[in-house]
Amino acid sequence: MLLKEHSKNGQQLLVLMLVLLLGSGFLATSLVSYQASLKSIRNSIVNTELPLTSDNVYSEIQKDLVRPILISSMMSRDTFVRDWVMKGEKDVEQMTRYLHEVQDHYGAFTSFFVSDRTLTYYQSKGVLKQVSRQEPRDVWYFRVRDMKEPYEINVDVDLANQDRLTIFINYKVFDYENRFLGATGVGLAVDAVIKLIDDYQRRYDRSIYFVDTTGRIVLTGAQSGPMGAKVGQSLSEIPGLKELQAKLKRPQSGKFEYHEQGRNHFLNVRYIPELDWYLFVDKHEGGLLESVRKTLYLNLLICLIVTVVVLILVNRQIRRYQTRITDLANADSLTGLPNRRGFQLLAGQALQEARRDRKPLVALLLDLDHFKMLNDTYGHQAGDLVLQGFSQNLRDSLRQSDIICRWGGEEFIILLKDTGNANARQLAEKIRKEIASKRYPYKGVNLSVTTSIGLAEMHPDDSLDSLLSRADKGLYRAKQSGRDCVCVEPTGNLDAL
Ligand SMILES: Nc1nc2c(ncn2[C@@H]2O[C@H](COP(=O)(O)OP(=O)(O)OP(=O)(O)O)[C@@H](O)[C@H]2O)c(=O)[nH]1
Repeated sequence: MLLKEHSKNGQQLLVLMLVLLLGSGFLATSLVSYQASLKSIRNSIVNTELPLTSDNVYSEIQKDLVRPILISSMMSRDTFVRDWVMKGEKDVEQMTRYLHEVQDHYGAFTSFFVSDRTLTYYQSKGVLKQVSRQEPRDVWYFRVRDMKEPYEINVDVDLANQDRLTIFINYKVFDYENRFLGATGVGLAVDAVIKLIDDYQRRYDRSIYFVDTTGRIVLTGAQSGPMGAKVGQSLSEIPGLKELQAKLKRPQSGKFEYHEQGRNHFLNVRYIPELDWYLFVDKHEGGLLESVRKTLYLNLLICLIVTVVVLILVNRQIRRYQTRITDLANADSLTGLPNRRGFQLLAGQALQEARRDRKPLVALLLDLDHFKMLNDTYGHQAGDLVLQGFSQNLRDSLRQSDIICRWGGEEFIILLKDTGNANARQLAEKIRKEIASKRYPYKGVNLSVTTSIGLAEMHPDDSLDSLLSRADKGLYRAKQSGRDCVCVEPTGNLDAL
């Protein structure tokens, strides 16, 4: 019992160790590959995807700006414009026609000329207004007039076109003696850039927006900017970006990371000198990591299934071996019958059942007669052969439920379940006679053997030892009575042959 408990503990320990080994191994490899995937996705976002988007948007903007800059440059050098101003801006119709031609021919959104002498703002439909230093919307003109550079790119709302956000190319115009005459140029709607931003946002699930040097959002896609932010909002009002803005103080180019509602965002910021703006390309890792996480869960599920299957197989195999070992430990190797150990287990149970069910149980103790002589005459091998044959004869004579055991040497025990004294006696006699009539051929000689049998019926207060001890007394008397006979113990009216 102790041995069984011990081996059960050992089995549990082995299974536990296997679970730990397999589980930790699988877990470690799954987590390592999960981390590696995360790292490679993050690397690809930060080092490839976002910079690439930023490059594309930037080159698109540059492409869109080159043509209007060229047109504005030509307008500033146009002799008609300069001559017309120098001649006193007499025929407004002429300037209007000129501006209309430029706008129409080059497909510009708007075209303009502001005269420095009269401060008149001309555009393709005629005179728009007089520019004034006091008017905040006209600040641009006075800035252009004072700047050193020949032109500037200014993003502003266009008064002449329902205040649409427009990129203006403001070129300075000089006379032939290099005296300042005014500013001219074309305006370009930023619709094209917005369309591009929308396209990128839709296709690559990333947010693209422009921020000025003070951290104010100046241009977003058609819908809205990051986390629903609108043009005009400062970064310091937007969740997540607020903390980044506080850390950096002012926008600056580079790669950044920030968190917003538990989501990790990657940010690529690039300064666009032509606009004096920063281009923000922003992507959160949510959707991307979802698939990696799903793969991790699938991996872990597969690992769990493999671990469970391995454990079931190992457990089954261990049990099979255990049963085999127990069988071997409880069986006699020569005859295959239960040995003393095996008998103790089976007999204990049989006695308990008989007592519980109030059924009779009889023990027979059998001993081969003059077996030493047989061994001495024909050899040990002949003795073994007789023992095997005798065991088989016993098996053949008994029911499946009866218990047969090789008690040791040439001594055997039989427990007859649910059998009374009289029937047991008859059966013992039958066995005795059959054995005596059996022949066991060995090397041309027909060996034979007789058996003495002691018989005892179980009493209600019997232990296995006391029952066997009475059977042993019966056997002793059988031997004393000349062998090859059955003796019942205690002696009763059935005992006498
Ligand atoms: N061949 C063989 N002989 C065995 C085995 N086990 C015990 N023996 C022999 O069985 C013999 C038993 O001899 P004894 O106990 O003197 O009894 P016996 O010769 O049968 O005489 P009685 O029992 O008095 O009739 C011994 O010689 C043992 O060596 C076995 O597995 N194989």
